[in-house]
Amino acid sequence: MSNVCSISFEQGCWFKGERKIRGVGDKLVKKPSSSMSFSVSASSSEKKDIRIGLFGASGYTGAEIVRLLANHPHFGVTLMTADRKAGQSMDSVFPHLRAQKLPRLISVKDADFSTVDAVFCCLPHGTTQEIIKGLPTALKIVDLSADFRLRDIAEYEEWYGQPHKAVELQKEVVYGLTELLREDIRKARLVANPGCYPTSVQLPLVPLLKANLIKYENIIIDAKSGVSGAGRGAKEANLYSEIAEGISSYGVTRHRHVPEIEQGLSDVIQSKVTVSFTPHLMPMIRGMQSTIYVEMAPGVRTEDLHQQLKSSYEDEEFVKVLEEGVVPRTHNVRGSNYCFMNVFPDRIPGRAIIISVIDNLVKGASGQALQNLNIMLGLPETTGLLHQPLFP
Ligand SMILES: NC(=O)C1=CN([C@@H]2O[C@H](COP(=O)(O)OP(=O)(O)OC[C@H]3O[C@@H](n4cnc5c(N)ncnc54)[C@H](OP(=O)(O)O)[C@@H]3O)[C@@H](O)[C@H]2O)C=CC1
Ligand SMILES: CC(=O)N[C@@H](CCC(=O)OP(=O)(O)O)C(=O)O
Repeated sequence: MSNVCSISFEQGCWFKGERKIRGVGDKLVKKPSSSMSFSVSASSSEKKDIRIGLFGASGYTGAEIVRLLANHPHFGVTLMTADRKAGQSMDSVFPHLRAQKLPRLISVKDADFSTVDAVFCCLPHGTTQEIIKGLPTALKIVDLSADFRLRDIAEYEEWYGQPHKAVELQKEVVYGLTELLREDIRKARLVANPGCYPTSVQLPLVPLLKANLIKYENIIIDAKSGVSGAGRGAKEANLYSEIAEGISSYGVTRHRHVPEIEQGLSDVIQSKVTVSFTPHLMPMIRGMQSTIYVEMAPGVRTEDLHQQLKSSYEDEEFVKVLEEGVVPRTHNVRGSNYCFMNVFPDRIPGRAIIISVIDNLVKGASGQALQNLNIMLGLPETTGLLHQPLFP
């Protein structure tokens, strides 16, 4: 990329020539600064000033990052890898992206990391630790896989059934649940992007646990996902005839997102939280809903939970607590980085029902990953993410 200017990272801001992109302050900066006057092109990576490497570009989350970056004024994809599809052009793998000028898909082993400034890693879990271990330490990395999400190495090995291959690296990893860990993400080099289910569950539960409004015992999570959550690789269980016209529970009592959810909730109360979690595969392409049943602390009403969520997220662009009584629907966040949530009184006194919806591929994966890299590079975190949900 001869026409990409060299850039350096200093005090949380990127510099290009005389121009400086300011980082977000402590509060969310909702709109990119009008002083940004870099050239923007939806169809070309070449005019953008920060070079992005995309590992696993031929998968669903990789393609979703490419789609989002079409509207990003600074991030241009200059390196893309694939496994079976290495050697192919991106528009042959994903014709919907053909308006963008993109590099050819290459194998990870042929990637020249000196040509990129930051990396999104969209590889299957289990393949990622070794690859990230081999990357130059100057690179900012957001890993979408589950390989670095669990701090406890033994827990990772137990739930993922394989040895952890980058134990040293694990110590510096920051968990990328943006709205709740923004300040840590700002300083991070390597961010473990959360799983889709854990994102939809932790966003509502963490502020309520922190405020002692709900009990940490007996939390029940009934969750549903669109089939794109399973990736693009062919699997018998994901055939149309296996998915359409029915609902399937899976991972009952032992889904690998259980330890991730429990890690996040236990951190809040500094004591072990255990949850009942059952995911379901739905006959839809995108979207995720978590319906969460909780016991409230003595004397607490659902109005208190609603008020707490409202005040926790009032300054956030991407988390919307709906008006009382309004039911969040996956339709209303489709294709966007939004999480919609609400809380309802259960008929059983003392209990509440929380509903949280996201698009598994956006807030549950690629959108949150972009939000995190924006923060890591000192950009307004909404950059490239402010498009509205797609409805119907
Ligand atoms: N889909 C979702 O909603 C979410 C996914 N995630 C996580 O993000 C990651 C990517 O998911 P997704 O995009 O759905 O997955 P896909 O299966 O759609 O894509 C996987 C990508 O990795 C490449 N790949 C596969 N095996 C290897 C290997 N051994 N070495 C190098 N590259 C390899 C594939 O290449 P090729 O196509 O050429 O075979 C493809 O580009 C996963 O870890 C997933 O768990 C996280 C949150 C949500
Ligand atoms: C429908 C479906 O299969 N969903 C995936 C979760 C997708 C996700 O969040 O992924 P990672 O934790 O793998 O990154 C699953 O249940 O394994």
